[in-house]
Amino acid sequence: MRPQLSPKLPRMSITCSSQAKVCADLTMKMPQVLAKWQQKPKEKQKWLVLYNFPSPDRFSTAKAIRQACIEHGFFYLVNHGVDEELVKKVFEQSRNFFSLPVEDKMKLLQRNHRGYARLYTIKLDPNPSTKGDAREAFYMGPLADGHNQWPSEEDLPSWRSTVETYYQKVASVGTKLLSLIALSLNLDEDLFEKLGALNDPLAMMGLLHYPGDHLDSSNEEIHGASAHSDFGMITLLATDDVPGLQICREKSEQPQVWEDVPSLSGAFIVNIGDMMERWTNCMFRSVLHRVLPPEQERYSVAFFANPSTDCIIECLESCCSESCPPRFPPIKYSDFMQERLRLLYDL
Ligand SMILES: O=C(O)CCC(=O)C(=O)O
Ligand SMILES: [Fe+2]
Repeated sequence: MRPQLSPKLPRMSITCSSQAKVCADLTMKMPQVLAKWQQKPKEKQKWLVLYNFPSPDRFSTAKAIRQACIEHGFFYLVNHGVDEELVKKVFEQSRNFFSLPVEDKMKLLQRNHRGYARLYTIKLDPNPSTKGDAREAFYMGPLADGHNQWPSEEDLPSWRSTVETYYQKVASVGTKLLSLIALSLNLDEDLFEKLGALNDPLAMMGLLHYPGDHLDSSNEEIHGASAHSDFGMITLLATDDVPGLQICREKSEQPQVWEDVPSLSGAFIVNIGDMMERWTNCMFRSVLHRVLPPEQERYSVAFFANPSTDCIIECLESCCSESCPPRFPPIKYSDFMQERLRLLYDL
């Protein structure tokens, strides 16, 4: 039997104020970033910018995260501790990789979902009417499991070490964030360790390149990344400030309304994935998002903090009650993941 991917029950209504606010007491910590942010039109400031991370006041940070995850499923993380230089180097290395002759990239063609994915060969939207996504990608996973593929040191010196260091640093930010998410659910900070999600996590990272110059000869709708939700716990995304990312808060509403997610220099854009949505019984939202085909070339790096493959995802006790029963049956992450991966490549 196929795993059940979407809830059968109607969407639970969530009581919360409709507008998340940018944290009010914007201290001196990130003056330039925040000053720039405040120049944006008011409607673009409604997301949470988590600037005090990690913070001595974990409970107020957790409260802010809770509100953002309920209302938007997306927030920005600044002061995340991943060195700006390292982020710059990863983007440089990403550009170096995608600039290689296609024959060289093809030597690293995906095996086991690791390595190079050519333009149009993945489609994030399982809807049969959409075309493959206009982006190329390089995917890697856990550093020690032996499945990753790497360009040669000769072709791209220091490539592997830069990308691996970045993976490790972002993974550790993700783990810290998960303990705050656990707190935000009124549960123990080590909740996700206790649930086995972090025993052997299948965290994946994608270096993504949207060429920006593809020609649409057919009249088909083409996306850089077609509409999808991420299937893990949380995603930490770094972008190069070229716009294109959009979210749709209500996937079932027609016509769908898409809002831009403006870039915030130096910040990770964090979003909730399907596993977190299931754990929280849809209280935290795994929001539909997409990337428009950019007019100009665009690079991003997405870190998908996924649980261990044998982790069973089951509604958390603080997220259900007699009047609000679990909306999904328990599911093993590997079963869920296999089905979603099958749909990604089913062109
Ligand atoms: O490139 C981006 O901005 C978003 C990518 C994304 O959503 C994904 O790969 O899951
Ligand atoms: Fe995504």
